[in-house]
Amino acid sequence: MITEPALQRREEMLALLDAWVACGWLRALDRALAGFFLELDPDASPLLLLAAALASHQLGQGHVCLDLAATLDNPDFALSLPPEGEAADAGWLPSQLLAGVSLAAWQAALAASPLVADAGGDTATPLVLDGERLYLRRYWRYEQSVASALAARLRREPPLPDALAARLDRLFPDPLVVAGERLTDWQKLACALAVRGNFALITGGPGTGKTTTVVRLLALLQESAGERPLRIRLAAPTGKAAARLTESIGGQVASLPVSEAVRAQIPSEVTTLHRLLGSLPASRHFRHHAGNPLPLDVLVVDEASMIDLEMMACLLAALPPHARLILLGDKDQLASVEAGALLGDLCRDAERGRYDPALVDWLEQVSGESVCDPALVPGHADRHPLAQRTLMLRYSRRFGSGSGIGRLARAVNEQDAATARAILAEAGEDLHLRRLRGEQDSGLDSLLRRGRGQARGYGHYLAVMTAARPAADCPPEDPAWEHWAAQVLAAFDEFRLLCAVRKGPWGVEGLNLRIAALLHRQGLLEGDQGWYEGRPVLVTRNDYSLGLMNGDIGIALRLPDEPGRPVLRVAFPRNDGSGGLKFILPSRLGAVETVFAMTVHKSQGSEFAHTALILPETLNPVLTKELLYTGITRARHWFSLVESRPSVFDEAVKRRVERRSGLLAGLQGEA
Ligand SMILES: Nc1ncnc2c1ncn2[C@@H]1O[C@H](COP(=O)(O)OP(=O)(O)OP(=O)(O)O)[C@@H](O)[C@H]1O
Repeated sequence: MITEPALQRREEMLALLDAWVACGWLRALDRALAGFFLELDPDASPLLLLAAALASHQLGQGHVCLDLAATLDNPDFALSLPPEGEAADAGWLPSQLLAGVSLAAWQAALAASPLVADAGGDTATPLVLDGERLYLRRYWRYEQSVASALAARLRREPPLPDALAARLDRLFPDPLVVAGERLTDWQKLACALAVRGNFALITGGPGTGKTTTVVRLLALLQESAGERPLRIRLAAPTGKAAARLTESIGGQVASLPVSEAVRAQIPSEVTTLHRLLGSLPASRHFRHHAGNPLPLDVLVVDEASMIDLEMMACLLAALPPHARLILLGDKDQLASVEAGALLGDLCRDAERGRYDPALVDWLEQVSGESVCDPALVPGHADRHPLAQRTLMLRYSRRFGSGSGIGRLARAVNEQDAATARAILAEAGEDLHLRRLRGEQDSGLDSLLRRGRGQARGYGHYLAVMTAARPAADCPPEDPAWEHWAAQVLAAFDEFRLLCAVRKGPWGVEGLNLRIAALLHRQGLLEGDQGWYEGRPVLVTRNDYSLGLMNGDIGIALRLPDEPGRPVLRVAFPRNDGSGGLKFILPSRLGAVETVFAMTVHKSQGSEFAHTALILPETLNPVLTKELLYTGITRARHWFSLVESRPSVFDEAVKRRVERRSGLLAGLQGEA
């Protein structure tokens, strides 16, 4: 029985939504949408207004739809409300509000509105109710188009290269032997699996050889291409990720055991997806689309966990049907900040394989490897078509069995809080646990400035800035200035503090103020307000006129201008594979924020020699094992966990992101 006034009267519901906006639980945009829908349908049920606002709010949380059943099961968690542990008084929490509402009642209230159609119904309604999932129509359309484009791609089987087994043996000459034990070489299997179709998904944790595998796969494809070389393009969702891949691919191509002619036809330049598709200023549309497809035969996209649903829909639409698409990524990382946890959805079966026995036979025959792992379960090509094109790499060369970071990441990923805690307690060279005694604990300041042992803190890049600065009379056009700026940027990437949240003393905003003030107080920075030399900034919105992308990081440095006077400019990597920099006047930068500390979300696609992750005092919905795993695996050599209250880490390990989408239901046989 519904007794809550907000569920009985529309005005009360809008007032409640207003209260949620006032305390930051909903975006004004979500509330405005409910108001707009009430104008369109003055008889709309309060439950529809609530669902519309929450569906919009879910987009902001990365979910493409509102899952009604999951929301009713655990409303506050499902909706990430209240955010970041804020317990402001906003009247009713969703859990209180929805306590007496059944799934059937909610579905009936939605279905009764002319604003809602079911999946096969009226194509003009702004909302789509697909079973238990409510979508804003645009996102439903994206999901449908991704599902049907992938299904079509999964059905295509290009001809196999001749002498495949011999080619594979040449590219993978050495059996994988670790500590005297012969292990399955999943890289070789991935290569074999990927040549079979026009779509392949290769997932694996850090250092499992995704790049190595794809470079050998490209060599194999190019070698067997015949007269006309394949047009291959490489892309990544962000400039930073593209720059990283450019770096690692270059070296790998050089050492390929193939002819010089084949090597020359494998690109090492990696572009961003936006640049590949051709962004159009102030528009969601791209220059390349179904009517103007991309001129390529093979597309590799790295860091695929960062691709959101809308981008994937655009990408698939612009890809010519004959082209091969190969996605690489780590399925266990946090999904894109935008709506759509695509890679996680698509890799649902990656761990278990679900390979058809006929595929297993073929793979074993062609590769000489045995497809075996305790996690594997058999599958069926018709029921699990996506699984037949998905492969998980299972052996990390970066984080071997002795690596504390690797063991911690694995325990977190397996949601084994007790083991994770034991690994942290052992600590060791690469792992460090720092428990804070209150907000002002000076141990934190010391970690942030000096780091620990060989692991750097922020003092390092500032020391490089001072020590490596060219002489004051060095002419402005001298390359020494750019070289210096590149050194400072590289030194800055030696250390990063990652936060789970934005607000509060352990959030990005508070910590950035604290760190700037600390470094200023200690004489390492000339200021801590506005623009000052050494200020690191993060671009928060794409700026095509400046060639800057959301996520780019620069540092303000004093450089000489034409008459030789020092002027503050912000040095950014060009992120175009050239290794060059660009220098921009601070006054031209609109959407930037200081970035000593950054959120784990924003750190995706980056790695730092020393990474410190600081957790807040209270648990909140963003704290999940995916967030911890992503934070830990940003560390190349050293990882420090900073705890303000111990139980938060353990609780977060036990929670996982619940992905809300119907993508798999849309892929034939994958429901
Ligand atoms: N089959 C192999 N033989 C020898 N070395 C390898 C092999 N596979 C990977 N490596 C080495 O292991 C390291 C990690 O490999 P790679 O960069 O391909 O992994 P990745 O999964 O792409 O890593 P990341 O997650 O950092 O992007 C590299 O130094 C690479 O040279």
